[in-house]
Amino acid sequence: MITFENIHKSFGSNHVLRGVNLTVERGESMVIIGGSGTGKSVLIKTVLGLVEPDSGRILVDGQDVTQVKRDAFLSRFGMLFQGGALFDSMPVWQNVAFRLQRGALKRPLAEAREIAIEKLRRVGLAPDVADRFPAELSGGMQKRVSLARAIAAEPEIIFFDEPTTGLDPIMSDVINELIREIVVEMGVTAMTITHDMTSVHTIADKVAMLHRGTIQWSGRQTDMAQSGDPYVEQFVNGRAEGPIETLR
Ligand SMILES: Nc1ncnc2c1ncn2[C@@H]1O[C@H](COP(=O)(O)OP(=O)(O)OP(=O)(O)O)[C@@H](O)[C@H]1O
Repeated sequence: MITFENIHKSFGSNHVLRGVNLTVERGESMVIIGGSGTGKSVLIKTVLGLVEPDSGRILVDGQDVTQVKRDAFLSRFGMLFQGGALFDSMPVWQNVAFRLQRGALKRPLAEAREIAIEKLRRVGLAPDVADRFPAELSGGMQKRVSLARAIAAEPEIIFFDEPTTGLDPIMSDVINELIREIVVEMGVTAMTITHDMTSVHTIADKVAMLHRGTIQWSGRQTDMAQSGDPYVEQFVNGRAEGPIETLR
């Protein structure tokens, strides 16, 4: 379980998070929606210790994230970064097995490669992809590789940061379905950031909308259409008119 307790974060005069309170239950898939620049990525980074909140607490299974042993703590997480973030100089299998080749999760080389090939298969990629380089693959294949990397070390918690950005609608759907299958199959706790409403519908058990630095609305995905919240309605329907200010 991940609990955010009254998280505040400013960058200079930019007060991004203004008292975020949110709980993500164990085994639950939580999707965070909200306009560009509302602090969705910053929120996820606070859990991993990549951004330090100015005030408030984050608990993972009741443990304050500032009090943990970093290496062991981080080994519990998988992460699919925005844009994939694969290392171009490494063959695909080494990208997938990146965390199995160093630190707390280090495995013998042959075993790391075997796990990488198994995870590539899980995301629908044939073993021959293992020895190719990321630049030789299509955007959809690169996303699959990033997904294989996120699950390679059998994490308990996975963060997906805009998993469908840059993909066509059909490939987006394939990736969304794959994420949902994997989340259910592995029983992981998942937090996903997205602008893509089809991702919300496929991936989310629960949805939280971040607006002006706080959680504007949160609830079951199935209740979102009847939220009665004008901000959620505007976002869901993609309307320019409504309470959310847009730059035109
Ligand atoms: N390290 C940093 N230093 C200064 N400002 C930052 C830093 N990280 C984030 N910000 C600012 O915090 C705000 C929120 O950024 P964040 O990336 O979390 O937005 P987001 O909601 O994920 O947006 P998007 O959907 O566009 O990715 C932005 O105004 C951004 O410029």
